[in-house]
Amino acid sequence: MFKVGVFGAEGRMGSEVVKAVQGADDLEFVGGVDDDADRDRVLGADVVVDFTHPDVVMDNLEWLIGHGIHAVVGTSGFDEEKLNRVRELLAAKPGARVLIAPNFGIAAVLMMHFAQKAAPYFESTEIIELHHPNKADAPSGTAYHTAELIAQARREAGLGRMPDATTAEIPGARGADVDGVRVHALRVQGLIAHQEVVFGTDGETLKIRHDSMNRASFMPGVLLGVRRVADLPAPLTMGLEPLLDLS
Ligand SMILES: NC(=O)C1=CN([C@@H]2O[C@H](COP(=O)(O)OP(=O)(O)OC[C@H]3O[C@@H](n4cnc5c(N)ncnc54)[C@H](OP(=O)(O)O)[C@@H]3O)[C@@H](O)[C@H]2O)C=CC1
Ligand SMILES: O=C(O)C1=N[C@H](C(=O)O)C[C@H](O)C1
Repeated sequence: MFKVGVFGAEGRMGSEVVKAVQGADDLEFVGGVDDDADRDRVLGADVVVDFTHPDVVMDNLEWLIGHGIHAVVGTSGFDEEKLNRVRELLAAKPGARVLIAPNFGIAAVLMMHFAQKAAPYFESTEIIELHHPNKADAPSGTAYHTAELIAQARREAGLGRMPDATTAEIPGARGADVDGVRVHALRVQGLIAHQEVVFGTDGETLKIRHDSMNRASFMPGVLLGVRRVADLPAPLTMGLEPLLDLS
């Protein structure tokens, strides 16, 4: 029986995680935290799931790693600098494991995987991410990660810059530049989490679209992470891909 705690337990995602853990026969819910003053509630947990805020997640991770508690992290906002800090913290605590996944939706992971595979075949690729207006950050962690995967695939294929003759624009009109890939962020009431990757070359386009219809859809991926994190070979694992049989 794995003992599981939740950081951000009363939030949109954290409350779903609490329900999912409580509903799983092989997991025991040990406590939820929504304020760093209450972290002791999860002492004794094997794994803590963090869905909090980009501004607090690093502090949470420092505390968890320091206490030797494995972490499954869905909170967004990880760039290379933050990941390097997590690596440093883990190096000082052998045996601790951290899994950070920009998106726990299995279909979203497939969308990113297919986008990476398609990228070398197209001159142009842009990303449109669409979310609810209460989201704290832009662009989404999923869009940021997808852009990095596409940029890497383009570099490996020897592709250069994408064609773009824009010389005059209202700032922001062409979206954010993430590693050479344009990312456009929409915040629209009624939406949950959606992303479209648009590819184009002469005479052909391809669109890969993913839609999260509810937050329960993330739970199979979260529970997979909770069950597997302790046995992961590396101290830090990025993305759910290594836990799935993708090639
Ligand atoms: N990887 C994935 O698949 C997904 C990732 N996300 C990401 O998860 C994060 C949370 O999203 P969402 O659930 O919508 O956000 P919410 O704002 O609904 O929830 C965040 C929760 O964290 C709490 N919190 C704030 N500070 C701390 C702290 N120091 N320690 C513990 N809890 C704290 C908040 O409490 P209070 O309100 O009192 O401040 C709140 O209950 C975002 O970064 C989002 O992008 C979202 C969906 C899927
Ligand atoms: O805040 C959200 O809602 C989501 N955040 C994650 C992200 O930033 O990519 C995952 C999903 O898009 C939902």
